[in-house]
Amino acid sequence: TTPAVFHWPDPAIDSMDEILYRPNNGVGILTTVCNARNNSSIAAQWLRIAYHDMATHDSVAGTGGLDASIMFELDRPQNIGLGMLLSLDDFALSPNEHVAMADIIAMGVINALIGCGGPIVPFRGGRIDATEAGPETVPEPQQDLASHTAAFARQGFNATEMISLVACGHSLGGVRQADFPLVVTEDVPTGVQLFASKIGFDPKVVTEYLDSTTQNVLVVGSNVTTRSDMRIFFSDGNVTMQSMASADKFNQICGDLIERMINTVPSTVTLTDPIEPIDFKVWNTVLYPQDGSLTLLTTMRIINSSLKSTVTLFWKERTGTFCPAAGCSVPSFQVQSAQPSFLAALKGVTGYTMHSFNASIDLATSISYFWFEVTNNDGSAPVIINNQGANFTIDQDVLLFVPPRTTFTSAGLDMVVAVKDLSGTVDVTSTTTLHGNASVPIPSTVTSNFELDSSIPAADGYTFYSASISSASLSNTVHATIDGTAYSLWVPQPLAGVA
Ligand code: HEM
Repeated sequence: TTPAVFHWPDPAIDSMDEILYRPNNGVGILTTVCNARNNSSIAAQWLRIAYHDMATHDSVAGTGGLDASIMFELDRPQNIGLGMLLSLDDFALSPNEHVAMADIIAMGVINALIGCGGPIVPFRGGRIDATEAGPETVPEPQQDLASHTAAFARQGFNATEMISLVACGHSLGGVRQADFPLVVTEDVPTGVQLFASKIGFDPKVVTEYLDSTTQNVLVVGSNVTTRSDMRIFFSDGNVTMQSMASADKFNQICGDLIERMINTVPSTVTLTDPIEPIDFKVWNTVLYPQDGSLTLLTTMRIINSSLKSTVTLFWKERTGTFCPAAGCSVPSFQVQSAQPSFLAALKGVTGYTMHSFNASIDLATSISYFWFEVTNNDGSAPVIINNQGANFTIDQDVLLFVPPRTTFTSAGLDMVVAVKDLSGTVDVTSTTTLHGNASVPIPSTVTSNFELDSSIPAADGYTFYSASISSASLSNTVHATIDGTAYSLWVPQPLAGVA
């Protein structure tokens, strides 16, 4: 399959690339070494929450699936476990208006697998979060084989796939005695009876089952009623378990099934093509009036390029003539390198070079679009980066976000936008996505009203409006109706106060 194409501006793909492939971005960092937590692992907790979230899927009705409905289902006995709330807390800062919590749960699974040495599962985005709980359809260990087979069939997995998917899931983590005292009946020093003797995403859960050395309490626990793994693994006379005993087969079967698991979504959801690291990414772009001109800040991020390459920014006027025929241009003022995320590194990204620009644009003629020219300084011809031929188009210069006038406050952010003075009526609001907290881990949306900011005198043909935005903000879209025309502006959180 061909990867999704990034046509700037595309806040969804832009954000997904950030979360997956930039360093230190929440979901990526925590699992890179298969970290232990609560005597199990973060990876195990992230894989389990994803399965439980997906398990509401009804493949006939086309409802449920990976839709973050788990946020509303945590009080059910089937979802008992410390790892559930901790995982949602791990994920809290990563979603935004364009990337659902369900997408973050899917990314969590991908990072859990690679962190523990498992296969690389591709990520597709576009999941939509449920607004209420789904049905109570997570399988429980005391249920019989027929119920489990029916439950997996409903979720879209046949009897063979059920065996494999359970084995894949139970490669990580174990059963907590405090939460499942009827399953873990013997005292375990750590409080968790692990499914396999070795930490890591590998076929130990299978091989130890086959050679009868397994300590998996859902196979050999003294409570026969809750030996659900035993019943499932043995349901075809071990044919499927034997087929998964090698590391290669285990990774291949589990990679495929877990990919299907995270891509199990309501039939109303269409997932994107796989999101791969964006080759030439326009990053943190902002245009605002300042000291008699317009300032354009932007960065071109290039994968695996040498710091010796030079990048030039070009642009064209919006009205009238100011620039030479070839366009106005400015060289980058700064070139920095940045590390890839662990996942990006596994995909062959050795590093990013970030070429940053600060262009001063004539106020009267303004800007309609920009593009870049990359020269490798090795005799090869320069390469034009122009958004696949469409150019990087600035769709309007009437409503602009002004980072240097935006300040952090104790409450969050005093966000300032500039409105081109058309001497008509102006109405500015913003839709802000807020993160949840440790006890209510559910993102929410609030609307804020911007007021004319009398502390900032009108200048350069613009008047300034401000609003106080909560520190729990994940992202904002500013909406304005100016003289009857609607404008909107996506302001990703990292941009606040950059300049
Ligand atoms: C019949 C189906 C299943 C049953 C009855 C079952 C049951 C259980 C139980 C009782 C636990 C202990 C939870 C805890 O103490 O926190 C557990 C843990 C776990 N399950 Fe399953 N499970 C099933 C299928 C799956 C599937 C399909 C996956 C994923 C593909 C999965 C992934 C996990 C993981 C990763 C853990 C470890 C969690 C941790 O250590 O924090 N399970 N399962």
